[in-house]
Amino acid sequence: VVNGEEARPHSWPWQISLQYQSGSSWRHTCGGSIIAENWVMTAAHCISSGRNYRVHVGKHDLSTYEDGSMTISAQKIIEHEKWNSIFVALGNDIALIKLSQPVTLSDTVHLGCIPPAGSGLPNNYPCYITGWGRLSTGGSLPDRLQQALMPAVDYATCSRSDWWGSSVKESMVCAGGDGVVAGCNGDSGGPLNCKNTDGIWEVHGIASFVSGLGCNTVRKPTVFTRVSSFNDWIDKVMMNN
Ligand SMILES: CC(C)C[C@H](NC(=O)C(F)(F)F)C(=O)N[C@@H](C)C(=O)Nc1ccc(C(F)(F)F)cc1
Repeated sequence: VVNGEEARPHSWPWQISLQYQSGSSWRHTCGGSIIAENWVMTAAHCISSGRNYRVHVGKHDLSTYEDGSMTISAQKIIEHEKWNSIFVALGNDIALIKLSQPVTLSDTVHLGCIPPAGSGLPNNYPCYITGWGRLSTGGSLPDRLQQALMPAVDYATCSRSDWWGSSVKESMVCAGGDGVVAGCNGDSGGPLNCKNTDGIWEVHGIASFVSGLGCNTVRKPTVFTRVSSFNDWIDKVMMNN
């Protein structure tokens, strides 16, 4: 997250770190959200075939052991069948990871809420991006979870030619774009968190892409997979696997 701040520890208890085995150690590659005791939602572009993945839950500082955190291996990973890694602009950048064992819910490990199908966000609706992604374009990765207020940008604005144009679809959610705050590499797969009118936090987005010119490029908001476009797919996958 570029120009964010350190989150209060465990204040986003559905946020996970997706890690892959690199030699004898594990590396953070993406964020994700716990949506059921044995399911994590992330971005399809986070998944590379031939890699071994595990999920780290209940974490704040990735560099130390933290009581109550758990690492759980991925039992199976289902990418959206229409995801095409060559054309991220087509969307469907969503994957579900079935865990080899259920998480133990606690005050640092919670489920994130999926918004109602088709629910949209008005322009400028306040949301937060969270993640352990780069602190600047090409910059370093933080040890501790970052957050940033990133107002939603409606489709009418985000699809303007001087914004994302036709690269953004209605199955995506844009947020930010002020040239200051942004998601960045390593935040991929993580949540866009927005509090609904009942005061409940919902995961409205899955971090998908930012501008190749730089994470915090003005009029190039961070683009998220719009979770409320995939309620049926999510239900189907969890029922059938
Ligand atoms: C590998 C990417 C799919 C994911 C990577 N995503 C991220 O860094 C994150 F964290 F914002 F989600 C990214 O945006 N990287 C930059 C360097 C990128 O490739 N951006 C990008 C790719 C395609 C388009 C499009 F849609 F126009 F084709 C736009 C931007």
